[in-house]
Amino acid sequence: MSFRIQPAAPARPNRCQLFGPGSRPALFEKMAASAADVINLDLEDSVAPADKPQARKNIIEAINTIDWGKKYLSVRINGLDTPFWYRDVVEVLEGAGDRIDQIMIPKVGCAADVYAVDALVTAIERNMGRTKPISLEVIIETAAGIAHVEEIAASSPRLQAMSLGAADFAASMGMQTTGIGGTQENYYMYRDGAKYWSDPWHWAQTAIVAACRTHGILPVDGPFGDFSDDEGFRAQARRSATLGMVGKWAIHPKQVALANEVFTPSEQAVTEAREILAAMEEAKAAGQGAAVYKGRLVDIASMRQAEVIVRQADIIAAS
Ligand SMILES: CC(C)(COP(=O)(O)OP(=O)(O)OC[C@H]1O[C@@H](n2cnc3c(N)ncnc32)[C@H](O)[C@@H]1OP(=O)(O)O)[C@@H](O)C(=O)NCCC(=O)NCCSC(=O)C[C@H](O)C(=O)O
Ligand SMILES: [Mg+2]
Repeated sequence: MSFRIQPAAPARPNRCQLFGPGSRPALFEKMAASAADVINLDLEDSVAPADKPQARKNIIEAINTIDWGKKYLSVRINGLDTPFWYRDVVEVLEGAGDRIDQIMIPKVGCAADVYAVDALVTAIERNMGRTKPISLEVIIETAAGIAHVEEIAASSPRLQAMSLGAADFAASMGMQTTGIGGTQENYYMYRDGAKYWSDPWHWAQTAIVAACRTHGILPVDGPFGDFSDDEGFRAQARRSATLGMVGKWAIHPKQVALANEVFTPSEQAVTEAREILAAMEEAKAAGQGAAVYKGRLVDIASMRQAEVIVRQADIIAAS
């Protein structure tokens, strides 16, 4: 037990991050009209190298002209191993005015990667006289990223969120699959003639959640590639939510409602959580540290569990 109090993650809804390529401006109005909490305008892997300069222009124009409502507006830059990233940061931040909220950095491998972007962002902010600080989100999607996940989570006060990028992660780890998230056909236990599928993403997700929770950052599950498979998406998202992640990417608009459904605590869960808190207040008033709720033990730790659900519901209700 540490004497340090675990910092709270930013109090903003992050149930769904909808992605769209910067090279497909026809999608931007539709993204703005969606029910996603976060919009990720992409300059990285969904944009061909020759299209990057035009994609930057498209994104700047869209940020300045479209009504994004209350959406958290993020731009994914190119990785630090490319010649594109610094122009992404400079052009977008100098051109996009105050409406942009966040820069997302892909393929982060160590704390110094975040430091480099932070330094550039800071210089631009000062030069522009910008008063609203830009936040950062990183994607953990390489072997180095997961190996250094804790130092990355601690790397910058600008850091608000961290996502798992299943596709690049699988590639970097040398995983024998082309599936993006979800059940992998060959990852199973075998007993008495039956296969039992397991979850190859589980350990990376828990490492990300632990690093994020230690440093007050939002842990987010990344893409689920098969957008025809609603139940597969739901199953992946429910596992992520159960592990402590707050949301998931949508790479197609039909995934937005699914993510919102899973990462919004159900009415029943919120009612139960409030009842547990009430039962414990009664117990405390009677000088007891434990109580029975619906035939099961609840104690002070149950209050903390219940508070997680109530806080999530309150953040969503306030948004
Ligand atoms: C996946 C897509 C290429 C599919 O596009 P499309 O063929 O146009 O889809 P549909 O015809 O089914 O579209 C139906 C309607 O929805 C609109 N649409 C499509 N995509 C979006 C979107 N992203 N946001 C809003 N609206 C969208 C279409 O215009 C249709 O509208 P209408 O005609 O009015 O009915 C495409 O969805 C797409 O490009 N998705 C995003 C891809 C992307 O950004 N990828 C990067 C993130 S994932 C990644 O990088 C991997 C990660 O880093 C890792 O390593 O794991
Ligand atoms: Mg990736």
